[in-house]
Amino acid sequence: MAEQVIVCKELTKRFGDFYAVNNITFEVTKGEIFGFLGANGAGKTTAMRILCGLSFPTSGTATVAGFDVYHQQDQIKRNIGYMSQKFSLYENLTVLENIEFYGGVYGLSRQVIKERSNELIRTLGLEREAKKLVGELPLGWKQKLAFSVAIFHRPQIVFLDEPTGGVDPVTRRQFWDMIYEAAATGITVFVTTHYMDEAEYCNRVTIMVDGKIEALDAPQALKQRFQAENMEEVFYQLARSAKRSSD
Ligand SMILES: Nc1ncnc2c1ncn2[C@@H]1O[C@H](COP(=O)(O)OP(=O)(O)OP(=O)(O)O)[C@@H](O)[C@H]1O
Repeated sequence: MAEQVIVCKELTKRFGDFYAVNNITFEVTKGEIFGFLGANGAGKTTAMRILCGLSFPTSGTATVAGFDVYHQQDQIKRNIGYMSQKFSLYENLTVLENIEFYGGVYGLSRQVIKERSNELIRTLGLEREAKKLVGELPLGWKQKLAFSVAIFHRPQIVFLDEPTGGVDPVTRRQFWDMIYEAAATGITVFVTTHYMDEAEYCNRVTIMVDGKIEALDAPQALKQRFQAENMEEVFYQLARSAKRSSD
């Protein structure tokens, strides 16, 4: 049977009497690319913070890489990678320094850091930029580097929070090639995005509306069920009834 690396049952997060995440249940399989979609305010970030061991749920259960979100937050953090549009690399450190810094944070030995950083710089074709400040790189390159750094310690799962915001479709496509490569090595990818072309690239997609999961399936199956030509239409059909918005 396929190994489930995220198991979430009736997970709920309440702020006062407001249900930011309302009773969500799902499982993610090892090596899967799992898209986590929803309009602004749907509860994606809140749920993701719980799964990353950064916040406690109000009720329900969840395990990530086999560790419990209530009692094993430290173990969760050691077994995952995380990348967001907002927090990723240090702009005033060089490419190499960033890689070395994160390798150290994740407890890799100097020898391993050295070997893997040389390999990474070669794979990314960043030999000439290795000693440049990250702040000088184009956004698309920063994102690719941030992703590589997030999986540098070979985590079981990588969480990507709107990783490709602000770049063009071609650069996004290149970024997704890297996601596929990581997934092929067995890393599970949990990704939030606002781009519906990216939703099509996921193995399965869940769509949250006002704290609840309204749909969860492969993009093709969702398109069939909603008689939609693309994920944009599926998303629109589900999200148009949302009461929350991004105000
Ligand atoms: N600490 C908090 N206290 C009170 N309400 C909160 C808190 N954190 C989030 N919320 C509310 O919970 C809801 C869900 O927010 P969340 O950030 O999880 O949504 P999201 O789906 O990630 O949206 P976005 O795409 O805009 O990031 C929002 O209405 C938000 O205002």
